[in-house]
Amino acid sequence: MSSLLKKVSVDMIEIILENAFEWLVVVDDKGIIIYINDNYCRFLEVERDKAIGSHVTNVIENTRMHIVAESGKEEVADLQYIKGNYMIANRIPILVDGKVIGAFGSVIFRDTSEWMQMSSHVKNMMSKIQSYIQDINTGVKYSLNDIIGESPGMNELKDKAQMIAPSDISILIRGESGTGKELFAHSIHQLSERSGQPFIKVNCAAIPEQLLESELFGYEEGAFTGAKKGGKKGKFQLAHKGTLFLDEIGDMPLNMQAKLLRVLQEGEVEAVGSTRVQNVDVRIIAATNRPLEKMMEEKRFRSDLYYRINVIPFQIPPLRERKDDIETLASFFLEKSTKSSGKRIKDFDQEVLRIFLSYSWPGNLRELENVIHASTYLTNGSTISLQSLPTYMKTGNIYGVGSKTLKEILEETEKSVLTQSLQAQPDKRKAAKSLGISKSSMYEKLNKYGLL
Ligand SMILES: Nc1ncnc2c1ncn2[C@@H]1O[C@H](COP(=O)(O)OP(=O)(O)OP(=O)(O)O)[C@@H](O)[C@H]1O
Repeated sequence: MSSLLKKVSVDMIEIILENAFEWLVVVDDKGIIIYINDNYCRFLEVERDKAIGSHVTNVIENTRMHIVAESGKEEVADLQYIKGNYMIANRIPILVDGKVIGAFGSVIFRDTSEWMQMSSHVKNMMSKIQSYIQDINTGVKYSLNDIIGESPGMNELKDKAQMIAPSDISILIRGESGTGKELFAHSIHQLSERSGQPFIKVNCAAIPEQLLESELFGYEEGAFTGAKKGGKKGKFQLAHKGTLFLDEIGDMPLNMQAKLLRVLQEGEVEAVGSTRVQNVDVRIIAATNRPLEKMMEEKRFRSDLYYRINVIPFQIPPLRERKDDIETLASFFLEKSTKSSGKRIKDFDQEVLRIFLSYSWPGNLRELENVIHASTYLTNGSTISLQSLPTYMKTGNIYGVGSKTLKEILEETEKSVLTQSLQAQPDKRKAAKSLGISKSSMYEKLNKYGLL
């Protein structure tokens, strides 16, 4: 070590020490300062000439440098309170021939907030990098484990996904909006031999018709006004050896359907403005909630494309047809939402679960997730109650035929209306007036339902 330093002049060492990011101090075995850098002196508001030669305890608040110079035991990342700030200090003994001859200390982060900032900055960067690495590598975000639901229909679909994943067969996933079509597409890719290769999604409904071709097949430099320098790869080229997920394929314009079919049949793509063909090896998973059969009759969807992509049909049932899953899904979304909102809500009131079971869920799981998420923000208690549900869910037909007598339904409705009215207007006289009933009738009903 010393032989190495011989090549470095004293002037250079001084420049390094004076410009180091850390604040530095060196003491001898008695705790007398023999070196301290100028930045540290400025912070401590001491003159360097006076500091050098003084005992370290007279210059630096709460220091333990003299203790380390005596004990020979290093102290790393210790919190030290100096001039109104907690700082992070390292104290290292200096040993020569096994004997402690002093110690040197450094303050790395001048206050804990600087350290916290740097630490959270690093953590933040790491999590971003991780998600980019995942996206760049495969683009896959979900696996079968993320698909919640143990109803017979869902278990059957999960088994089917496992069976068909290893092959290269095209799959057409059908189901209403929000049923989890994309989740299954990711999972099938993740279970396939192509899982290490890209998973590329194209939303056929979201891309304007005139851009869809270049989006799918790419373009050459100068192919059209506004084309990027160097051209651009298409989704097919990006998905080479992997999976291309054609979401909302029922919304693809007819002329594009013809071009897509040609690529699928020939395994070759031609970028816009190019005369060169490129081979592509891509597995297709398509999804739609459109009635393709009816669209074929109306000549809005090509039947040859339909038969090419619909090799294995995969139909996800709407939420109202898998009621067995609703409670599990609701708990899952509640946990997810409480985690992100920081609220401590543990459960749902029974009447809320009853509404969940009888509601028709036109928006399926996406709607269930959104309703629960909004409810967690509207709830102050420890359970999600009726009040936090959107009105449209409470006013619909929530009673299955035959489950209750008309009298029971009317009474439940009356009780719920009275409870809500009193919450909005605690003055019973005014509440009675707004409901169009007399004060005595109001009291009679409140008494009947135990609301007094
Ligand atoms: N079985 C499930 N378990 C957990 N979350 C689910 C499940 N199914 C769907 N979701 C969630 O519901 C939302 C909608 O799912 P997804 O986007 O896969 O539906 P989709 O059928 O592709 O909808 P769209 O047709 O509108 O594109 C997502 O937030 C997804 O995470």
